[in-house]
Amino acid sequence: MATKKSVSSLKEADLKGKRVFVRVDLNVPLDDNLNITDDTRIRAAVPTIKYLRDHGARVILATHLGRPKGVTPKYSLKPLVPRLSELLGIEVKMANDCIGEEVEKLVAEIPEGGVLLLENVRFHKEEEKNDPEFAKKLASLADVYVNDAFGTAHRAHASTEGVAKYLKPSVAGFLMQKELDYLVGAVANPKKPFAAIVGGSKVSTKIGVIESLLEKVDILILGGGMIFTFYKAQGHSVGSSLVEEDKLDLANTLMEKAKAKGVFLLLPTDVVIADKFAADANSKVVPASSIPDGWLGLDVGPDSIQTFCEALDTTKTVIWNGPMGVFEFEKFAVGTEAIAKKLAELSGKGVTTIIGGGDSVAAVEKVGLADKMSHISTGGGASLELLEGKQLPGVLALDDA
Ligand SMILES: Nc1ncnc2c1ncn2[C@@H]1O[C@H](COP(=O)(O)OP(=O)(O)O)[C@@H](O)[C@H]1O
Ligand SMILES: O=C(OP(=O)(O)O)[C@H](O)COP(=O)(O)O
Repeated sequence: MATKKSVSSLKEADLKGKRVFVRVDLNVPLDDNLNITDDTRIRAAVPTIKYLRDHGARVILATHLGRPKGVTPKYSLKPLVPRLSELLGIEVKMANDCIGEEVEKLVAEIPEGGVLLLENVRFHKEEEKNDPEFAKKLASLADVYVNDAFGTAHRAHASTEGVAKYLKPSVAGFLMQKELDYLVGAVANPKKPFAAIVGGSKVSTKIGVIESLLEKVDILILGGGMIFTFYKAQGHSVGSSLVEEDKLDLANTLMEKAKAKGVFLLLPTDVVIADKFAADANSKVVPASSIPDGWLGLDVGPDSIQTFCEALDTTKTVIWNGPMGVFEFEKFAVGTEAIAKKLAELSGKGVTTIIGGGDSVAAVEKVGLADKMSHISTGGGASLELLEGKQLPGVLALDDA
């Protein structure tokens, strides 16, 4: 696995009284009323924060939430404060920005063991541009940099990569370390047959990753929103389903490549379609090749679930990223829940099951099967990039061990 072999750990840093800038990934799903629907990422961030508090550090937490373009109230981190405070057992303070005078003042007031949460770093466009001046401003807030945001380690942004250039020491948090140890370890030499299940809606991100997975896996199962790009590439009508027109050629190439490499590529043969994108939509099951105009595919059908489960029965390692359908709507959660149950059953039989991605993890949590899986990763894109053998910028930027 071509990622940095070992990064400097939190345990090596001098923390007493130090201001520690901790990049966490608290990009959790929120419902329309801004309630947290899955707090996995918040809970996963707790061990590092607790360790820092126990060692007398002054903790500054930074994260993004969603993909806001500028300051957007619905992406404020305010709804996260109560849960974070509850999990840490202290009152977490929050700043209205992540840089500037007011933030500097609040940082100066953090007591030893105290925690200050900065506002969404993506409210500044400089974050995603990895602007050096912005990174310097973030760095100037602290004495030590800890990156525990595994879920965002594949982004070379100011708070995940740039800041490490200006703030030393720069070390990995416990979550980052655990994810790297597990994912690199488990997939460098997977027990075979090795299957990947890829779904979800981030088509443009994932379709490229599939190409690399074809080099490693024996079985590749596709579901979720991305399948319609493949169907369209095959000349099927897809109604109003999600399609990325500029990825049609790539979809065809991938199907040919799978054939040439002897990878068993499974696309759903039937889909659950809806007359609108809503929980109360009318729905029916149709063959994947006959989606009528005006309808959109929102889940995989029963025949596909059966075929997928039979294929999974033959495996020894399975990695799953992205739900099979719009699982947030009960009617279209069947495929995702069936896969979750299958993987839980396989884990009990000694198969290594790795789940990655905010929404896939949320789906597994929803059916209460998270503790049955071998490893639940807090990063979807990040875990896939690791699988691809890519270097993660957020890891590369940290000090060597
Ligand atoms: N057929 C589909 N059409 C539209 N959206 C879909 C479809 N299937 C799944 N999704 C959506 O994909 C989203 C998750 O995608 P993604 O972010 O790529 O997954 P993850 O977070 O697990 O990596 C979910 O909100 C789900 O509703
Ligand atoms: O949710 C995330 O990614 P994931 O859905 O691939 O797990 C991370 O927080 C990164 O978010 P981004 O894909 O907006 O950079």
